[in-house]
Amino acid sequence: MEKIIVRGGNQLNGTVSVEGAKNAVLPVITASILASEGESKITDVPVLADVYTINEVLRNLNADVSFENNTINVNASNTLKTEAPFEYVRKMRASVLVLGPLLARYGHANVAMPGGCAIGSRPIDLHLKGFEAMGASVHVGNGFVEVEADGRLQGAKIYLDMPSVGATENIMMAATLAEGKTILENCAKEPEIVDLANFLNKMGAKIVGAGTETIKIEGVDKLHGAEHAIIPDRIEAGTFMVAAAITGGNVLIENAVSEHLRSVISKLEEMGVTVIEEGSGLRVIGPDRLMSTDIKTLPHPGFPTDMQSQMMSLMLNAYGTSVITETVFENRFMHVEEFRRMNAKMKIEGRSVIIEGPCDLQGAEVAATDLRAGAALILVGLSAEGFTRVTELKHLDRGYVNLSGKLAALGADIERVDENGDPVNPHIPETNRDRESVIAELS
Ligand SMILES: CC(=O)N[C@H]1[C@@H](OP(=O)(O)OP(=O)(O)OC[C@H]2O[C@@H](n3ccc(=O)[nH]c3=O)[C@H](O)[C@@H]2O)O[C@H](CO)[C@@H](O)[C@@H]1O
Ligand SMILES: C=C(OP(=O)(O)O)C(=O)O
Repeated sequence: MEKIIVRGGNQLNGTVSVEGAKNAVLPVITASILASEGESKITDVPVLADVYTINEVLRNLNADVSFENNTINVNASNTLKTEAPFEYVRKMRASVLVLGPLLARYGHANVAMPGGCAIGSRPIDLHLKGFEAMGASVHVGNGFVEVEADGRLQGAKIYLDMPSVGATENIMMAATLAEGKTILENCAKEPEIVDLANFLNKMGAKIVGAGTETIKIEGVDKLHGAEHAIIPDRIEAGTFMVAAAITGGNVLIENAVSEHLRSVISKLEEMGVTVIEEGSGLRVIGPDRLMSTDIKTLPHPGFPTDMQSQMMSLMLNAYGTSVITETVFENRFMHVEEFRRMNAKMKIEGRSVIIEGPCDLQGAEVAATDLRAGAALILVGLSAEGFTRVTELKHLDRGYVNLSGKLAALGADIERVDENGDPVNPHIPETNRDRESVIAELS
């Protein structure tokens, strides 16, 4: 099993480039199977374990998928199967995003229930309620959810009880091929929703309002393949912003979109960090002394839950008491125990964590409990005394391309090694390194 070894103390300086967004590319790939004719070309695709997984899901459904040079081509004009087995959904919850496209195109989908994960229970009831409102019947049993429509889905007025990202995406995709108009209210406003709507519109869909509370979708008879470049990953950008800040460094983060990062920038500035728009990115300069602050995670444009653990790393280094309140997922504090192994002083009270900083952080052997926790532990390692060894990198590889290599290029003392202690190539996720597609990509 591989691990990342970090020795804290180095200041980060230089330029780093952000990849395409994981949370945008996954729904865009699933949307491509709505096209009954033509091929889709998706560019700026990050080389992540989750991307390989979703590609496998599509191939298993009988779509033709190739992945080379950060570009995915999908041809879904074959007749597709309508079942996605547990082995994929278990690896990655976003596999449930094939439900909407398959239901819309074939009137049927049968997908393994995703179940919970390390950050919470994560039900899909809102996705299913939306499909039901469009005339589908839903059957849950034997670990699968089966949705079926008698003929075409019908446009409907749907109010989401909470602005779920996945439910907004699944229902929006289903509505593109429904008969009539769908009005989706209280929907998620994340930049990734806008990216998906832009791709769907290029495929021939008629969607307006993505990025606002109400999305209107006029159903069309069919969709075709389209070309689309994925937006930059705001969470990867935010992670590098914290890396610069935590080391008192000066880093230009290319492709970071300030509009997508308002809440993160605002909190960093409160902590004394300087953030400057420069060219097509953001320059982040860490202060001599970080100040404490409070954060509450919320749906976009509120503070993103996917940046919560990384900000916690920064707060451990800040002077004063900081409070983080997690309102999106009920159990996203698994990393706290690992931070404590590094001498972090913090306590959990209900849905909040109280941090007394600055802590005298010390390197230790720690395990990533989810993907952002993996990044956060590396960030703490950058500011701790001595060596930190981070294991369970399968989580990290779901969402970060070569994080250790990129940090090393900025001056961090960090390397990724195999079980013998030999350095490994971190450009490709560990679980995908021996795949034929990867070998082709490297040759
Ligand atoms: C692949 C992807 O894009 N993942 C992101 C997506 O996950 P995901 O789409 O799963 O997140 P949601 O926005 O759906 O979940 C937010 C909250 O709503 C609840 N909920 C959701 C659906 C539902 O039917 N019923 C229900 O109760 C969830 O349990 C959670 O408490 O948005 C999350 C919130 O920004 C991010 O952390 C994830 O990185
Ligand atoms: C929670 C995350 O992703 P997912 O929804 O794919 O588990 C994340 O990206 O931090």
